[in-house]
Amino acid sequence: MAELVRIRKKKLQIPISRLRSMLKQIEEKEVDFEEIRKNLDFTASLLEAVYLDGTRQCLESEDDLQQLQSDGVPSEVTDWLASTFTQRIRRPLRRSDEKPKFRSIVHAVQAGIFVERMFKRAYTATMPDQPAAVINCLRDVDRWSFDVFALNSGSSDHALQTLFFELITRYDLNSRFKIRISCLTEFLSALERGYCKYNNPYHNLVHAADVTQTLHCLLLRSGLVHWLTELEVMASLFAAAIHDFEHTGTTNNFHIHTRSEFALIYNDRSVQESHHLSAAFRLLQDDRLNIFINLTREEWMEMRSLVIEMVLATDMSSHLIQVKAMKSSLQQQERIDKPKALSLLLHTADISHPSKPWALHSRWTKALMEEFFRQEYFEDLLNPAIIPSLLEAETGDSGLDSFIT
Ligand SMILES: Nc1nc2c(ncn2[C@@H]2O[C@@H]3COP(=O)(O)O[C@H]3[C@H]2O)c(=O)[nH]1
Ligand SMILES: [Zn+2]
Repeated sequence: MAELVRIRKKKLQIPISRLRSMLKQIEEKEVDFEEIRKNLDFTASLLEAVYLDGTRQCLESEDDLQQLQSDGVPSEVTDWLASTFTQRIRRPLRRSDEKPKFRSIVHAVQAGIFVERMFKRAYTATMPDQPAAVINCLRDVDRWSFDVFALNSGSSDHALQTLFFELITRYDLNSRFKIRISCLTEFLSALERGYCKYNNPYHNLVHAADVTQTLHCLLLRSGLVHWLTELEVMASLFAAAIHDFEHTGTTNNFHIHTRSEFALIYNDRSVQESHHLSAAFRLLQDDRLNIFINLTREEWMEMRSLVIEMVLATDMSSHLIQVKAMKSSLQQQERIDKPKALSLLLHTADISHPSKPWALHSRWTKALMEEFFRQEYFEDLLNPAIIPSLLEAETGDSGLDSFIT
């Protein structure tokens, strides 16, 4: 370890001394722009090499999740882990277009333009009648500690609409894709209605708003936003906003084992995720809700393909495959596949609450536990040994018919 630190220090000596010499030139007002350009280019390349080297060493030293020994772990837990985090390897959805190289440091230094544009539009100018509580919350929209629950209360249970509108206007995507405000508002209202369909304690519009804000935060704070086109930013925010649309509050396994309508439609494959996508894209079939109506055919195809890839990758059963693929890609210094990187980012945002401040994390955990307990109740109802006695005790139907179908 000490040897590694020594080698890394040595590698950094040259760029540090070049930076110092540039600083001296600037201080002494003897600026040779061409030399500074060359020095910056050289320094960025060296830092990038050290960064990639460091990333590779970190990854090599990490435990592989799949190597976890099951000693002492109850078999139900290992079974659950296996059924939740693994799946048969499927042929990945591939796009044959360019695979840009991951150069976040260089791009973060070079770009800057995007962020400037983002802040060009003041939020209050676009939506002057927002309550003070909302404006106050949105001040923290770039922070990891952003309080989405406070936004939801401040906006009278419209956290998703408020947040999506805010981000779209901040990134100026409404101008780029010529999205009419009335269309955006109609679409967002329909989206929120879909999230309220099953009254879920966890998979509701607040979760969708949370994941969208977290994804924005990851894109912005990592500098990845500079690596993306406007279409890719739009697709990412859209994918985050719709990623659990009309979630039934039950797991994919529940759908498969109860042979639900959705399981039949989607042949047991990523049942919920397929439905979220299908139902959200169905909204766009109505021109009044189609926020992408002004996209060219090519833009539409690219957007749709990216959103589909990202949302399907939120299926927890692809977790280990995704992590492994990204690790090996980083280790081999391959060019990173953009859709795969964005998919992993959305999946990261989707399971990010344990890394948030305690007050937020504990609220999410309680909500998720309540949802899991509800599912357990439905499972009991479906147990043939229990159903007759329940039917005797209750006069009406079990309520499951309307839930599952
Ligand atoms: N065990 C556990 N599962 C979680 C936690 N947070 C989220 N999840 C699950 O991870 C899933 C990610 O995708 P979804 O949002 O559809 O549903 C989420 C939950 O089922 C957590 O803190 N613990
Ligand atoms: Zn989710």
